[in-house]
Amino acid sequence: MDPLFRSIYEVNEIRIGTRGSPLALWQANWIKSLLEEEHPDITVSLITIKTSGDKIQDVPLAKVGGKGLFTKEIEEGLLRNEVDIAVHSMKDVPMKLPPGLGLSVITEREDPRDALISRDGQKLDELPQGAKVGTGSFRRTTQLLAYRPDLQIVPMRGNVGTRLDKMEKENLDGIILAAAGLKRMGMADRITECIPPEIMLPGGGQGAVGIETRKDDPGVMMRILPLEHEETHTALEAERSFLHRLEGGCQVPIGVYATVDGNRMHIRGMVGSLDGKQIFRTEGSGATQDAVQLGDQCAREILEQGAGKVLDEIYNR
Ligand SMILES: NCc1[nH]cc(CCC(=O)O)c1CC(=O)O
Repeated sequence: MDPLFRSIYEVNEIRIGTRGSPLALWQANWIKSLLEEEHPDITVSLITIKTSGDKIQDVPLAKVGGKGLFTKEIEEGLLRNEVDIAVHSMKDVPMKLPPGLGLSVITEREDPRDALISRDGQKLDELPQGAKVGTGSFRRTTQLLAYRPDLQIVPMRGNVGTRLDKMEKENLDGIILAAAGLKRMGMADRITECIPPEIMLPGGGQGAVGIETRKDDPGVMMRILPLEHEETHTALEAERSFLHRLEGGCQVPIGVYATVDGNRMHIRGMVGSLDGKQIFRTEGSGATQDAVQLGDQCAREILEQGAGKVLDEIYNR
């Protein structure tokens, strides 16, 4: 049977493509249970796919090029019809998708903030002078140093468990992780402080899970549609539009966070130098129907301030 252009009634099995990390599996299983609840008559299974981001573990992501590292192989599985949907952390999804694929559904956002886990329970303001904080993210480094120039940033990668181990072994005072991942994995009690967006703007899409499908597969799209969360989708349209203009993924010192209130929305953006000494900020409000234009307009505005020069220096290192 030709799998393409199936109707909803022809889709009785959904194969979910996912990474094998504990958080990715949690998210894929969460989508699986939501789909089973919506459609008790269909079979949903998980297919674990190793991405380049999972294979390259010890190199800082910024050095190997962040774009699509956690999504490429899963997208190839979609295009080869080996899986029916791909479940992603939206923060890791590049701005440009391969032809034939689309982000059909964005689910409701978890806490978008970054969280500090400190060894001795001290909040960001209470960490001792010169404290060592672990993070592999340029965005977090920039904003930490802009707020606390005395901190020593220690590069790190790996999943949540690995990072907690490193905090102990390398005697760090704290580490920064996405609150969403910790909350989803039942580790909210490890969070010392959720850092407010005024101090640390999250990465675009942080805390949201998205479902990518083949554009020629309307039957699958109809099956997953009940999982769509319109407000989150609108916020992410603006955030992704901001990043698209700045050509930024997860691995550059760019923060962006949009919120929706009825048919109005608000967006805040940040671009910084790696040492945190130069920081550019922008914000704007508009109608939700203009989400894409709003994100783009804020990006143009921040470029006019001079953010482009800082980004060029980082891209051309
Ligand atoms: N780049 C890794 C990544 N991608 C998504 C999350 C967390 C969950 C989320 O943002 O939805 C993480 C880990 C982290 O930032 O701590």
